[in-house]
Formats: sequence, C-alpha cells, structure tokens
Amino acid sequence: MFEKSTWIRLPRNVVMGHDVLADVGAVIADTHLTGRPLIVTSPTPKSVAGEPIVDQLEADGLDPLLTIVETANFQAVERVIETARSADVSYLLGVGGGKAIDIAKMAADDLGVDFISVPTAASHDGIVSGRGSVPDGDTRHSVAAAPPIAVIADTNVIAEAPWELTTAGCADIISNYTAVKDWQLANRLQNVEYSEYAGALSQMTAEMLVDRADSIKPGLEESAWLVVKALVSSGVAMSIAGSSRPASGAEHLFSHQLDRIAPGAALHGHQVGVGAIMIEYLHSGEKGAWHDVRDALERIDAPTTADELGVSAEDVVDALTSAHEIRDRYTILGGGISEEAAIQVATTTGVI
Ligand SMILES: NC(=O)C1=CN([C@@H]2O[C@H](COP(=O)(O)OP(=O)(O)OC[C@H]3O[C@@H](n4cnc5c(N)ncnc54)[C@H](OP(=O)(O)O)[C@@H]3O)[C@@H](O)[C@H]2O)C=CC1
Ligand SMILES: O=C(CO)COP(=O)(O)O
Ligand SMILES: [Zn+2]
Repeated sequence: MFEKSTWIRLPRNVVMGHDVLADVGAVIADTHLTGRPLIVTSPTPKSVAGEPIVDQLEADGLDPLLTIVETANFQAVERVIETARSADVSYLLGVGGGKAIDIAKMAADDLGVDFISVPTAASHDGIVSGRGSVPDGDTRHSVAAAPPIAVIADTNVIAEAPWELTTAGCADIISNYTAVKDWQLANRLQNVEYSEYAGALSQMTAEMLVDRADSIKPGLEESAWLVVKALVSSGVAMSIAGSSRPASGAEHLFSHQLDRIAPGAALHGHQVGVGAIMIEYLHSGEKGAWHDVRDALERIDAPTTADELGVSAEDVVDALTSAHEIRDRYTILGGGISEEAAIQVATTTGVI
C-alpha cells in the first residue's frame, strides 16, 4: 500500500521589483489579512523599511506596532511572542536581514498567525523558507516555522544595501553545491530521505547564479533582481524538501561553529562560502571542484580566506574539527575530521 505523503507550504504572493515596498498595504489586502500588524525588524532595516511601512499602514487606517530584534536567539522569539500577545496582534511582518525574518517567522509559527517576509538585503536564502535557524547554547536549531504567506522584496532598497550583504547572499547560494553533495551522501550512507526535485532545484539555482556572476555588480537593481530570484528559488527548494538540507550541509555546520567561536566576525553567507571551498575539497579531492567554488566566490567579490573573514587560522581549524558535533545531520565530516586533516584542507585550499 502506498502511504507516503507530503505537505509543501509555499508563499501565496512573491512580489519583487522596483519600489514594491509601496505595495505592502495592497499585499496585505490581497491576502485578506485583518487586524493589527506587528513589524519585527532590526536597527538598520527599521529606518530603511520598517518606519516607511509603519507610515504607509497608518495612512491606510491600520494600527501597526513595531518591535526591534538585536540578536537572533530564542529569548528574542519569546519577547516577540509576548509583545504580539499583549498587543492583540493578528499577523507579523519580518522586515530586515535573516535575523529579523527568522525571529518573525518563528514567533508567527508559535502564535499560529500569518507572516509576511520583507527582506531589506539579499544576504541569505531564508526569505521564503519555512525554516527558522537560531543558536541555542552550544548547538543550533533549524526548526520548522511558518513559511511567509507573502514575500515583498524591493530591489531598489536591496540594491542600496551595502554590497557585502549581496555578496553574502550569492555565497549562501554557491554553498548549495556542497549542501546537495552532503545530502546525496547522507542518502547513500544513512538512507536519509532525498528529494530529487529539491536537490536539482537547489543545484540549478547555484549554477544559474554562477553563470551570471559577472553581471552582478554593486548598486545595480538588475543585480539585486538576479540575486533575490536565486534566494527565492533556494528557499522554495527548502520548502519542497521540508528541511534546510538542499541549502545547508557541512559548510553551514562550519559557519554555525564559527558563529560561536568568533561571534559577529563575518556574515553568514561569507562564512558558508569559505566553508564550501573546504567541504568541496573533502568531497572531490585536491584536483576537484573546490577551485571552481573558490573562483565563483572571487568573481562575486566574496571572501575566500580566513583573513578576509576576519577570523584566525585557529578559529577555522576549531570550527572544522567541531562542526560534526552540533547537529544530527550526516555530512562528509562523518564522525569528525582530525586537527591534522583540518589544517591540511584549510592550507591546501588557501583558506589559512
Ligand atoms: N531560515 C533560513 O532558512 C535561513 C536563515 N538564515 C539566518 O539568517 C541570518 C543571517 O542573515 P543576515 O541577513 O546575514 O543577518 P542580519 O539580519 O544580522 O543582517 C546582516 C546585517 O545587515 C544589516 N542590514 C540588513 N538590511 C540592511 C540594509 N538595507 N542596509 C544596511 N544594513 C542592512 C543588519 O543590520 P542590523 O545589525 O542593524 O540589523 C545586519 O548588520 C543568520 O542568523 C542565519 O542563521 C540564513 C539563511 C537561511
Ligand atoms: O542557512 C541556511 C540555508 O542557507 C539554513 O540552514 P540551517 O538549517 O543550517 O540554519
Ligand atoms: Zn545559509
């Protein structure tokens, strides 16, 4: 008897392009959301987009509330939940980078209300996904959360964001190569369920971005458009898989460990990019595709070395040797990499 079933949750509206921030009210109306909105944002995105959205919604006769998230952690999720409950909020908007969007989507999931994703930077591929990712003590949780009912990505706002945020988003996409290889390996060695569609979509997204790398330039709205499209596509792959597997393998474990070892040193996307160079080396050896991963990162101006990330050689080796410990996710790191092997991979690839 056939007993397999799946539930793929995708956004109903993906609105992207020039000045679409002005359409927030229209999107809310189209999705039939009623009641009081809570805008969850972080300090810089607050002035770039949070406050203009408040002004727009007030002019539409709504009564929006705004709250600021400084750091992505479970306490922040709890605070947003309390704020929403005490102010009788009906739905949430996450306005900002990955931090604000993750916290808003996790709080919305707990509250059982809808959530709209308004990225102000093309810095990560969680803008569409139904996953939240937050550190918790010595570990990190990738948890199921409410996928956005709508995504509003204003390419004008995103093109004006600092260039390194866009290169971080590109690197997060380039890391899909190793994430998919790790997923396939886990399928072969551990019988982990693998989705051909999600894996192919994730890989194709990385290939399309790399093919267009030379046309991705600072300050260009066309570039913001290309990168946002790729981030949406990668998020859809995660939604199809029902996990972050298509976009998160050992290179992400390495980055999550760096977050603990050298907090705030570099952007998520940049860390996973450097991780992808080394993890590709572990998959395919010295003559393998790690050169291509490194070249693709260089072409989009993303870091390829520990120095460029602002971390030490010891930090890289620590993060590599402990990456397998933080999550029950089988990758090429298996039961762990020795210190000697970590030094060798990081040295051969020029990361340290
Ligand atoms: N759920 C998922 O599937 C995924 C989740 N993630 C998560 O997302 C986070 C990484 O995302 P990232 O966006 O790098 O992190 P942040 O949200 O911390 O944003 C990075 C920086 O960009 C700033 N910023 C955002 N928008 C603008 C803008 N328009 N102009 C100027 N500055 C801006 C932020 O300012 P400020 O400091 O003022 O907030 C912050 O300093 C991690 O926590 C990661 O785990 C990443 C990928 C997928
Ligand atoms: O960053 C992500 C995908 O790019 C999410 O992955 P995690 O589940 O490892 O946090
Ligand atoms: Zn990522």
